[in-house]
Amino acid sequence: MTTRPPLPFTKMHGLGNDFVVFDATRAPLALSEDQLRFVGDRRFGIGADQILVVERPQGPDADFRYRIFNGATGEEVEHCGNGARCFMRFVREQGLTDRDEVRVETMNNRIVLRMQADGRVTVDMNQPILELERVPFDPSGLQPRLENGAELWPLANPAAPQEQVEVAVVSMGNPHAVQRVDDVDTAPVAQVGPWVESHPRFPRKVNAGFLQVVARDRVRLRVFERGAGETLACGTGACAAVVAGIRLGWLDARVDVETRGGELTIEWDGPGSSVRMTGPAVTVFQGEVVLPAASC
Ligand SMILES: N[C@@H](CCC[C@H](N)C(=O)O)C(=O)O
Repeated sequence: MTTRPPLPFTKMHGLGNDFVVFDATRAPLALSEDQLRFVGDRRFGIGADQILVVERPQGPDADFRYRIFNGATGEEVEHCGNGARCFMRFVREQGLTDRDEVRVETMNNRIVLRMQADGRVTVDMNQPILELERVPFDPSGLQPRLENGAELWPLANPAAPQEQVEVAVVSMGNPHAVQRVDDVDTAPVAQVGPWVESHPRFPRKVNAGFLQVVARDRVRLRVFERGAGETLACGTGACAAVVAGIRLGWLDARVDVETRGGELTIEWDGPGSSVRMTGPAVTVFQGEVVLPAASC
């Protein structure tokens, strides 16, 4: 029988959106989807909404590369806002850098992270992507309703077409569909989230956001995440919701976002500018895990 060596990991969270983080800067780490799902499993594994793998960069203009996998499915995804802040705390606590500003390659972009004096992390999340084919979203045959010149798209539940919602469509590198609700506490997140997530008009699925506007500078948000279900907070979801709310004329350029796990600040000066996200990142514990053998 072969014994596999234990693998060190760090458990972290950003507003209760939790992560297992592996350091692959010293030795390469290739985990199978089964192994990633095991790590993400809250009963049979460690438990995490997402798994983050920190690597050396591939190109010259970055300090690191980081990869993100949804814990429930093991699928690799493009972006994770809360994960980015945890990544910043991780590389500093592990002694991988002492810089206050770090440039990071993600699957489809490059982001810049800054450690603030108060311990929070600000992430330059790049410009939102609003071209529908790049989200990707298929609007063929649909008639959007315009508010403040921005589109709200009707979306019907394929299994019960009389059930309809209206969504703003935004990509932060990963896809988001944001709907406005009167009260996030009573919003049908568990019922509507799953069919929006898998709606055929989103060929790569979508994160489903439920946005309550409290004031022009304050919102409440819940997100049913693609490949994870509802999480206590979603950083890219917060960015997408604020971008949507600004475009639709509901919000100002700086907005505090209340999630079930805590608060984030999102800033966006409009088309052509980057979205900035500021919030906490927490290390919970460190440990070692023996992974099940990768199936061939
Ligand atoms: N929790 C994240 C988003 C993680 C990825 C998402 N589930 C997806 O599939 O796009 C965040 O804080 O942004």
